[in-house]
Amino acid sequence: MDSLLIHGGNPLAGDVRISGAKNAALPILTASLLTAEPLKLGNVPHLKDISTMLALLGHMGVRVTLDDRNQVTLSGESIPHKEAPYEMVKTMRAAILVLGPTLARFGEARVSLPGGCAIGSRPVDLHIKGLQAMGADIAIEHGYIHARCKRLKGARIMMDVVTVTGTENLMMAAALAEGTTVLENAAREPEVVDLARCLIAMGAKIEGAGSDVITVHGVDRLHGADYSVMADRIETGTFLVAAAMTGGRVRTTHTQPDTLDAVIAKLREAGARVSVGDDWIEIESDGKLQAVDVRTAPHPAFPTDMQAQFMALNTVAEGAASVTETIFENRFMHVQELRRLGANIEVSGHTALVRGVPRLDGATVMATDLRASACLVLAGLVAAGETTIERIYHLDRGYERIEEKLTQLGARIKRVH
Ligand SMILES: CC(=O)N[C@H]1[C@@H](OP(=O)(O)OP(=O)(O)OC[C@H]2O[C@@H](n3ccc(=O)[nH]c3=O)[C@H](O)[C@@H]2O)O[C@H](CO)[C@@H](O)[C@@H]1O
Ligand SMILES: C=C(OP(=O)(O)O)C(=O)O
Repeated sequence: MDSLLIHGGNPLAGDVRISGAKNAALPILTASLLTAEPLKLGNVPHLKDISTMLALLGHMGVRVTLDDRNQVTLSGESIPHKEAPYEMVKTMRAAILVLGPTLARFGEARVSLPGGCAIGSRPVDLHIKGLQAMGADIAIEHGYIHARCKRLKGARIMMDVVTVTGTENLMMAAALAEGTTVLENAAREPEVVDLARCLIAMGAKIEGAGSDVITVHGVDRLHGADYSVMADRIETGTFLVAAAMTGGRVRTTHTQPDTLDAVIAKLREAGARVSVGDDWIEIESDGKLQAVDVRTAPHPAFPTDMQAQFMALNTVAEGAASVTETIFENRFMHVQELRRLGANIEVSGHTALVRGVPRLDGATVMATDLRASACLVLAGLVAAGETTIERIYHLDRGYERIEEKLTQLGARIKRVH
């Protein structure tokens, strides 16, 4: 198993090119199941989750080709296996996203129930209830969701919790349903908007994506399209925090600043200077930061996928701050690892009180999930001496060539096999 070895203390400086967004690319890849025509996608990041999704789509029957311009073409002319097996779902929960499109186009789909994971129990009841409201007959058998229908029918669906992949699954299903579907309390995340844009390019009739009411007028068929995936706002935010903590000056390029308002506001509150252009964000810091309170909530509020990184920032900032996680019940797995580096953190329920310490000291720590891994990398970049991060396969699910990008910015980091 690979580990990362980091020698802390170098300020980061330079430009870093941000990759396509994992959480936009994953649903957009599954949109290929909605049409018999080729879907051509650009800016798809090279990540473990993306190869798992391509393997799943390939297993179902989608033909996947990669051209010399790094464009992925998916052709879902025939889909002989309308099933997402447990072996694939267990390594990547986003596999649930094949349910809506497969059912809507073929009238049948079988998807393994995702289990609990490190950050919480993560049920999919709202995906199931929404499809049932559209007329699907759903049985849970032998750990699988088995869904059948004649043709899905438009419905008014009120989701009592804001769910990102739930909104995406139902939006894709509704695109091929008969009649109009209204999704209320829909997720407003930029990745939902990106998926809607791709579906619209494929001929779907969708209004309101980006607001909490999405209206989908179903069509009989969708066609192929050429689409470029949005930039990864969480990767962008992670590099901005890295620059702020190490006292550097970094410009993230090929990114979308308007998707990062809450994160930029918190970085400014912490004392970093942030300037923004059309597709870049530059940050400059002397490394002397103020601790900032953070409370996660659905977009446009502060994203849960940046919580661990700001926890790392607070560990070395001046003063004390609270970090409250409201989305996932168990997303503080990084706390005990940060403590191993000398952080002062007390957890009470969903809130962690972080008191800044003058310095962290390198140690061996273990990555437990994707963003917890990113937070340990950030801590390692400022810790005195050497930090070894074990089980970094979590990091490879969501960060493209992270050690290469950090090395280019001046970090001392290497992967050990
Ligand atoms: C691939 C992808 O895009 N992953 C993102 C997506 O995950 P994902 O879409 O899985 O997360 P959700 O938005 O669904 O989860 C939000 C909350 O809703 C609850 N819930 C969800 C579905 C459901 O049927 N019932 C239910 O109760 C969850 O337990 C959680 O408490 O959004 C999360 C919240 O921004 C991010 O952290 C993940 O990075
Ligand atoms: C939790 C995340 O991803 P997933 O929903 O794919 O587990 C994430 O991207 O931080």
